[in-house]
Amino acid sequence: MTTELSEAKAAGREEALNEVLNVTGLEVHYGRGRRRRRALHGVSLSVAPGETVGVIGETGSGKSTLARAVLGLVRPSAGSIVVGGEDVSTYSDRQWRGLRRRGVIQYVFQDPLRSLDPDLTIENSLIEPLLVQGVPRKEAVDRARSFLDRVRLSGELLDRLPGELSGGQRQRVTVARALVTEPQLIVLDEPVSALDSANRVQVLEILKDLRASGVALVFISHDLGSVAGTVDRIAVLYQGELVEAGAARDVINHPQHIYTRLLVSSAPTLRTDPVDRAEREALRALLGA
Ligand SMILES: Nc1ncnc2c1ncn2[C@@H]1O[C@H](COP(=O)(O)OP(=O)(O)OP(=O)(O)O)[C@@H](O)[C@H]1O
Repeated sequence: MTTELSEAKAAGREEALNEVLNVTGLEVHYGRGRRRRRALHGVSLSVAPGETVGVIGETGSGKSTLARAVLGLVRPSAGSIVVGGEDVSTYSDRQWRGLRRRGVIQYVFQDPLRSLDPDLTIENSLIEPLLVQGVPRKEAVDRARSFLDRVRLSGELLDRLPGELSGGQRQRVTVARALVTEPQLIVLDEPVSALDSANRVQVLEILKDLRASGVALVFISHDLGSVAGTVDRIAVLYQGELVEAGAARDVINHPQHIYTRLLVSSAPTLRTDPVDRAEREALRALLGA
């Protein structure tokens, strides 16, 4: 390798280590032998500290696979993943558990009942990740209260079980739980899709507030409209490949890929001009969809 090339590689690596998340050339396959199917191909994505990135794509485009790979829940077949400056590409299950325990990266899934233990009170759910880290109980409870406040919930809910909260309250608890360890990055996979519109607006407002707190967010959604006002950058996944990425304003106002143009034209709240059905049909025809 020439000195120049190795210097360039070293500089790229240095940059990757300063990012909260750096995914390069990610490939993920499911199944074996004849059943082996590719879910992600050559996906590269980086997230800077405090940045909010929306990953948009239709059903089956590979959004959850990307989230699972970044959280160590599915193993890539090629490519690299750097989380909080650590190259985790070849981490064992044990190393991943250690990383998660340290709370560097947290997650919020679509269904809060999947993330919260139904038998633990909200207080115990919120303090559990802190107790694991050795934080004294009294301090953990104080922190739990303050994070509940951050998601605009009353401390009175601490004694309740998840089943005794509304869906919107439960999702806000999972956001508070993701925040208590003060992670560098939170991956949110369709965090508002299961909520009614009033709760959706509230959770989106809370996510917007988080931008000011310095935590980086990867906000995964099939709905460009709900992500658009909340993120700095947008990345578009189509059939397992990242087809477009850029500043949210640029992607919405000047979409380059046909699929992105279709997404924008299908989100009437983002359009300043009247939505043209014929245009959408022409774009679908171009995509072969
Ligand atoms: N455990 C699995 N085994 C085999 N194939 C899978 C598995 N999980 C996902 N897939 C396939 O991988 C592809 C990407 O799926 P993925 O769940 O990442 O998509 P998605 O964009 O999150 O979709 P949705 O919005 O419906 O959740 C799909 O073709 C899906 O059928």
